[in-house]
Amino acid sequence: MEAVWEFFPSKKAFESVPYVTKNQVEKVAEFLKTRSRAEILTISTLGLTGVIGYCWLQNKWKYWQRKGVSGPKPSLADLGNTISTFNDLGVGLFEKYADQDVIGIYFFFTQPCLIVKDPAIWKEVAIKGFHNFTTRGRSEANFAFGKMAPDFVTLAEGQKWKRIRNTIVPFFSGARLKETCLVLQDTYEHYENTAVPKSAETEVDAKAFAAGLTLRAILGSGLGLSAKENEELVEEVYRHANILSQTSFWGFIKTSTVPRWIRYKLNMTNYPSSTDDFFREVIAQIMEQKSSGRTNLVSLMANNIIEKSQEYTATKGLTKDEIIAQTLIFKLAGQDTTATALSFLLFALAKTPSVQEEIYNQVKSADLSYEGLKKIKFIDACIKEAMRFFKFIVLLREADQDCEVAGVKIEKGTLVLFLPNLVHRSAEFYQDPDVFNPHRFDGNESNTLQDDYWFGFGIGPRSCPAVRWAFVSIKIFVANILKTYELLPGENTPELNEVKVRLAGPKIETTVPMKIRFRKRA
Ligand code: HEM
Repeated sequence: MEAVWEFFPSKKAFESVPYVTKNQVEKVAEFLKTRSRAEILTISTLGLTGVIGYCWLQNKWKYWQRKGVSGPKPSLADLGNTISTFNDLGVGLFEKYADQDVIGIYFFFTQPCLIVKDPAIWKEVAIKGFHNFTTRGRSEANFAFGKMAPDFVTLAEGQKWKRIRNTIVPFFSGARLKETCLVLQDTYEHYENTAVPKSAETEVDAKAFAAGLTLRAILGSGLGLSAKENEELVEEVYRHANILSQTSFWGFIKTSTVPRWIRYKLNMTNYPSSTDDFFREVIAQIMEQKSSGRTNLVSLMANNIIEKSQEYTATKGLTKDEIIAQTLIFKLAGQDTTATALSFLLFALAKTPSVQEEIYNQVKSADLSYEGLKKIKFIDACIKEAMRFFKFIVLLREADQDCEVAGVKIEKGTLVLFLPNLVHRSAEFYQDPDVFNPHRFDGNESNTLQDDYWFGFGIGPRSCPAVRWAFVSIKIFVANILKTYELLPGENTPELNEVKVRLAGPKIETTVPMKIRFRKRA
């Protein structure tokens, strides 16, 4: 029994630890009595490490308190404040800290993150202050995807980021989009045949419908794969592409806690290696074909291949690994976002017949080519309004050096977060913010990256490079659907204001399904 107390200053001191009862002390003593010296040493070391870790964590979690910035209490279960903040995209925080300009939270356990509310401050950070905030963050969470993550344009930095971005941006230019429209039109026609129910009574989940359509659109315009021509391959790509977004929470935690160099050395990914192999092979085959066939992002990139040794010196072009990475980014950054925006719009249209009729009147005898669609500005306004009304955008930057944001001095490595939903649904910036009214964007329909109070695609040098592709594809799909069908709500379709968004891993989900029906026009 005495050996037990060698490791504590005194039995009395142990008993005086708050919440420890005498009975518990006796139990611990009894347990330790039966252990060897080596075992007791191990247990004590673990205990001591736990205490030091606890003190370290508590000190880290005092960062905002030391700066006089209030915020919610972090916890291990919440990964700091990560899960609770992203679950409702800050809605709860905005209510609780309504009278504050900034809120201090901890991202991915301990990384300090300052939430700013003022859109003007966000502009300062993302545009004028770009030299201080060149990335969206360098936390391990960003790199959990696998060893190709540093090649993603979304995560690349400095000269390498500029080169990748400069190389892919022309793909989203007007000239390219003209050709892309043909691919998108084909994609829609094929999808309509298989996915639109024959009966007007059948209810369809708007998100599932939009997800299938946008995935095929991305495969068509990104990889040049057409379901019409090669259904089997497209189905296989479709299956693997879905696997990419099915990261489990624990899989993600596991990968982000193993040191990065070990993961990358062993080529550990948070999706199956068979999917990794599959994409490498398919993309390599498409690269071989280069410019033959339909215009697509992979062949455009394949015409600009550079050697690995030029990675940090070239101003244009991509290495083979970077091409594979950008192809996956097209799916990862583009599919769920486009599907979400499209599904919100389809749902909103099913609930607002007057807006639907207005679009129908403009598309019923219109030319739906790239040029023709350009003239139908009302659909742009509807897309903007759907993206304003339903909140799902998160904008993040990491400080490259010590600086000041909203009067708060922050250190290098601190994150700054802006949740546009606060502005998008605020009466301060939008009249009747809870009403779905696309006409509020009349005359300002095409202003997507420089609007003062609309942030659907971000702003500044890191804003979405594919905004025009997203608009054109949603426009083509909506125009085609409404030309042929009337959209109707289902029996239990919720009201517009009842639909809330939550982030489920990399996927955007709604709290209630948005059921819609398609009735063929006479
Ligand atoms: C409606 C559909 C889409 C929405 C709402 C959307 C939204 C966004 C947002 C909010 C950002 C962050 C901007 C910022 O941090 O300031 C972003 C970045 C990005 N998006 Fe999109 N996006 C969409 C479609 C696409 C598509 C189809 C692609 C295909 C390539 C894409 C590729 C990217 C990339 C690569 C970035 C990072 C750019 C960089 O870091 O330089 N997005 N997007």
